[in-house]
Amino acid sequence: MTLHLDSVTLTYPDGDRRLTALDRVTLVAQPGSLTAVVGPSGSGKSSLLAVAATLIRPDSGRVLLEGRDLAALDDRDRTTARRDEIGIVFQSSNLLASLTALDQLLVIAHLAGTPLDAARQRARDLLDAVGLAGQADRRPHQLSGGQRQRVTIARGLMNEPSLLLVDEPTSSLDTERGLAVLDLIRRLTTERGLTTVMVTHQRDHLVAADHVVEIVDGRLAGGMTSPSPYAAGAGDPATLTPARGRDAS
Ligand SMILES: Nc1ncnc2c1ncn2[C@@H]1O[C@H](COP(=O)(O)OP(=O)(O)OP(=O)(O)O)[C@@H](O)[C@H]1O
Repeated sequence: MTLHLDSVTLTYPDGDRRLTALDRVTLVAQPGSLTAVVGPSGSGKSSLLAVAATLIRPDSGRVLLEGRDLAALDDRDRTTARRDEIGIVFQSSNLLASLTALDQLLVIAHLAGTPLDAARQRARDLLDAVGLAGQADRRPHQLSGGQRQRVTIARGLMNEPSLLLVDEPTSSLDTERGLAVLDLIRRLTTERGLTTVMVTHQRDHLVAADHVVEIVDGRLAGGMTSPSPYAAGAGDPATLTPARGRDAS
C-alpha cells in the first residue's frame, strides 16, 4: 500500500510555547520500496515515524495509506489499522525476556485473534525467513544482538503488514551484523512488496535504499541528500529520488 504523508505538521508542548517537530512534511513511499530517512539528532525523524505509525496524531495534514486518512480515524479504528496494516520495528520495541523467539511472534497473533495453528505456521515461516529457524525455542538472553533484532523484525511482520516502519534497526549492532540486518530488511521489502520507511544514522546504509529523504529542523531538506552517491539529486520534496548503485538482488 502506498504511504502518503500530506503536509504533515506536528508540534509538542514546550513550556508556554509549541515546538514544531514536523513542518508541512510531504512524502510518498511505494510498495516494494525502501525509503531511508536521515537527518541530524532532533530533526524530527522519530516523530515522522511515530506519525506514520499512527502513534501520534499530527496537528494538521493527512497520513494516507492507500488513500485512507489514518490521522482522521478515531482511536479505535486507528488501533485496528495499526495492528492490521503496520509493522513497527522501533529501537524501543524490546522483546519479552521470558518468551522464546517463537512465542514473541505468537503473542502478536494472539492479540490479533489469529487461530493458533495458522499463527504457529506463520511464525515458523517468518523465523525461517529471517534465518532463525534453528533458534525458535531460544529466549532473548540466549540470542545475539543481531538475532534479537531479527526476531524483532519477524515480529513486526507477524500480522502481514503492508507498511513497515523501522527506527535505527542496527544501532546496537557491530558493522557486520548491522549490514546483515539491513540486507534482511531490503530483501523482505522486495520479496513481500512492503512499503518500508527506515530511519538511519548510518550513511553507508543508504546504498540499500531506493529513496533517501533528509529532514532538518522538521522539514524535508531540499529533497535529497545530495552528497550521497546513492541519491540522484535534489527536487520536489514530494518526489522521492531513486537511489543509484543498489544491487536489488
Ligand atoms: N514528547 C516530546 N515532547 C516534547 N518535545 C519532543 C518530544 N519528542 C520529541 N521532541 C522534540 O521534537 C524534536 C524532534 O524529535 P525527534 O525525536 O523526532 O528527532 P530525531 O530526529 O528522531 O532525533 P534523534 O536522531 O536524536 O533520535 C526535537 O527537538 C525533540 O526534542
